[in-house]
Amino acid sequence: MIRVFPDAEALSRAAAALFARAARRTVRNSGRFIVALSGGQTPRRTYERLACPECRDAVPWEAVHIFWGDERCVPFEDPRSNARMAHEALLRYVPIPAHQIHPIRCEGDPETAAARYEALLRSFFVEAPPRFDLILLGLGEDGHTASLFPFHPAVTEQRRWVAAVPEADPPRVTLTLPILNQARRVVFLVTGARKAGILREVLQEPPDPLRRPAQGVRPGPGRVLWLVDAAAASELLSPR
Ligand SMILES: O=C(O)[C@H](O)[C@@H](O)[C@H](O)[C@H](O)COP(=O)(O)O
Repeated sequence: MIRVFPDAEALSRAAAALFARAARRTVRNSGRFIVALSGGQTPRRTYERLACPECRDAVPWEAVHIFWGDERCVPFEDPRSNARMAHEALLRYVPIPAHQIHPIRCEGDPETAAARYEALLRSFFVEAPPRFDLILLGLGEDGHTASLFPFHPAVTEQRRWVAAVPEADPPRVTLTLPILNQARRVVFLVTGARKAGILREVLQEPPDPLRRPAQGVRPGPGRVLWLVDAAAASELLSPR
């Protein structure tokens, strides 16, 4: 499912509204909403929209549990930190209990950090493998998503839920495809002309997850939604 928006602002508003609807519905049904946030810059505006004074009450924050799809192994104060970006754009403005925010702490060794985050997931989730209610993802120009990079062993990891990517600069920790594909719903947020080429490849070339890891995100029918702006969609071949 692909929805094209005129620009990034319209996309961010729709993404925030989708998050709020999903949160309300899920909390009504199960009493909590477990989400993994995307890093990178694209989701910032969506997070800011969720935090805006007239918007923040749309989400039952007291029942929301926040995880991340990946993290750069830098201190929280580092502008590259995904946890810092979410805190600045959203989390410091909403009444979510601090113990329900679970950043991936990996200032040191990514392998240790990956094992520690996996242990956290195992202690938090009743079912194995864990099923997030919603996972937000971005798309890199090389086809990566979360920190699953082309031709990296983490892409084909089937046993571990969290993997280390020590070769990245900075090193990273990422959820693996088996976990991403367990999610009840995955929403990709993609904006900008820079992503037009890779978006066409990911959506319209035959699946090759090792070459384009975003193509490995296939949780099942109707569970992946692509929110893209017109610039990113500009190379999509319209259905004949
Ligand atoms: O930690 C990260 O970098 C993200 O998880 C990564 O997968 C990101 O979503 C893409 O690289 C797109 O990044 P932009 O949104 O900044 O283009």
